[in-house]
Amino acid sequence: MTPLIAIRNLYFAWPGQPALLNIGELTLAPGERLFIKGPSGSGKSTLLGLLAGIHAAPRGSLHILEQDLGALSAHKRDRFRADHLGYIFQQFNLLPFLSVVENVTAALTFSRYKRRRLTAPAEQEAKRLLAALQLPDALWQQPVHQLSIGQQQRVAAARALIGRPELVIADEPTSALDADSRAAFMALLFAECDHQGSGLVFVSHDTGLEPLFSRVESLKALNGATSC
Ligand SMILES: Nc1ncnc2c1ncn2[C@@H]1O[C@H](COP(=O)(O)OP(=O)(O)OP(=O)(O)O)[C@@H](O)[C@H]1O
Repeated sequence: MTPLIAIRNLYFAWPGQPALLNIGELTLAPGERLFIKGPSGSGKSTLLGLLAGIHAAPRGSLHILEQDLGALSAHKRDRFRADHLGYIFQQFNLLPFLSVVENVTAALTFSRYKRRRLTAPAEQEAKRLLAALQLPDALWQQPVHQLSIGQQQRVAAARALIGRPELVIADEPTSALDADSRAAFMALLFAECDHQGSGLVFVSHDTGLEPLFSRVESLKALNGATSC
């Protein structure tokens, strides 16, 4: 089976800084969910940025769906990300004055591939996701800045999921939530990833979330375990 993610001997350092990532091997199967843990500053967000093609590694290989990201220009990596990934940012990065539905459908603007994968009109699919993530329909046309943090987080998840990306990346998306909201959000996110067949790479400091994942990797253990 074609792996969703295949990393081999991946090395990365920020300019003027010592090696940050040196990952011998990491693979993820389609639809699989992975929790990545590691102390602050260990490079978790940097690794997510490499997976998303936001930056490129000078050595080693990183394939997503058999595409070697190292072989793509920055522009082509942007296209690849728009087509195949959904990203839930820690601060959500929503467009504050657009409505909830417009924020979700905005993820389709730069991807004909995602638009083609829709099985319903874009707005209808956005509403299906928002309902699945239990965002009350009275909020769907509201500007997103009027929503609570927990509600904004659901909008950010719906935006990441629309168009059925093969990979969803989440960078500490639950850090602003209380324990009950966190558990509810995780259950909804998992259910929707399963429904769509999206794999999930989830980074968090919150070790309480670890038992929810069948696969947990410590960045510290991954780092330095270079394979031949
Ligand atoms: N754009 C950048 N330019 C230069 N250095 C950076 C940049 N982004 C991150 N770094 C450095 O890389 C190191 C790892 O940062 P990163 O954000 O990947 O860690 P992290 O494990 O996600 O941390 P945290 O859990 O605190 O979010 C830090 O020393 C940071 O200063």
